[in-house]
Amino acid sequence: MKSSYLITKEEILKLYKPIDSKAHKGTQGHAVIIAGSYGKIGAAVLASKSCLKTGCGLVTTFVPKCGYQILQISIPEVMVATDENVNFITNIHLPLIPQAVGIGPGIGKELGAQKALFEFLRVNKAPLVLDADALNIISENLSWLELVPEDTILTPHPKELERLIGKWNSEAEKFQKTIAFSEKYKVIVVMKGAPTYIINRTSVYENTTGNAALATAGSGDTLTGILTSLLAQGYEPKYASKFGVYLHGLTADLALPKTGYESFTASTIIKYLGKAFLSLDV
Ligand SMILES: NC(=O)C1=CN([C@@H]2O[C@H](COP(=O)(O)OP(=O)(O)OC[C@H]3O[C@@H](n4cnc5c(N)ncnc54)[C@H](O)[C@@H]3O)[C@@H](O)[C@H]2O)[C@@H](O)CC1
Ligand SMILES: Nc1ncnc2c1ncn2[C@@H]1O[C@H](COP(=O)(O)OP(=O)(O)O)[C@@H](O)[C@H]1O
Ligand SMILES: [Mg+2]
Repeated sequence: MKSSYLITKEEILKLYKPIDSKAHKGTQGHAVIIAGSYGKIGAAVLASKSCLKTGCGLVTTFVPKCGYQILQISIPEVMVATDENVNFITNIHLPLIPQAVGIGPGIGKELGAQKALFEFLRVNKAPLVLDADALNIISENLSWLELVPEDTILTPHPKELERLIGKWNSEAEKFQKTIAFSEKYKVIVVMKGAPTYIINRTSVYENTTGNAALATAGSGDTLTGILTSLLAQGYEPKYASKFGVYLHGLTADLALPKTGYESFTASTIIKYLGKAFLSLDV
């Protein structure tokens, strides 16, 4: 297997940009989260809340109509734009020009959602995170990746990765295929797992934070929010990907002594984001 670089606290401190005392919400980036469908609006809530709590100034979440009240009530700080369709997205129209977009958690694979994703990729120019069902849809339409901005961040778990690159027979082959994929489409692949690796063309980075408490529903949805927030704040994708996976894992390392593995949930990740930033002690 190819040797990897470790993503350590020392590395993260080199790229962390603490918030300026003159900052205001207009300088902290406006992120857009496109997520959710009937029964999976929770994915949109988790991604949006983690996005906001990673420091971006404004978050707008685009959901099908059924998500409107859920989002407005559960996160009053987040603005909400809705699709004309009730249960899943069909036509993404944003009332703003975002600094970054995270798309995919819980959107499903309905034909309407597929068309909406294609049209969105055709017009979008903002730095992008692709996760979950966006990846599942793209797996069946790989040429759509030619539409995405260079260095778009893809965050597949192992099953989603298999859908994207096909089956592998060994760990070495998995890395080889992912490197070839990253080079071909000029994207950054966050290979989620234990541990998570980041593949940026031929470079491989191994995260040093995180534990099995993260093996819980919605854990990846929060990572999408964290990464989108960092992109919106102006972190380059190569730095946002490292910082995001590091922070995400760190929440679990900090929380574990208090929660144990079993009671840790995706909401605990969000709860511990503040402590994760503070533990960087800059
Ligand atoms: N509260 C919510 O609304 C939630 C919505 N979710 C959304 O639900 C949709 C379906 O997501 P799923 O990921 O469950 O479905 P998938 O069908 O993509 O993945 C589940 C499959 O992947 C395998 N898998 C996952 N992680 C693995 C690992 N680390 N090693 C080996 N195999 C692994 C599982 O065993 C299972 O076979 C997504 O859009 C997702 O964002 C989920 O995030 C759960 C929470
Ligand atoms: N045993 C584990 N050790 C470390 N991290 C884990 C472990 N299990 C899961 N994770 C992390 O949790 C997240 C799960 O993401 P994902 O499968 O997309 O969840 P969901 O779709 O439910 O939100 C990934 O970031 C993954 O690296
Ligand atoms: Mg997921």
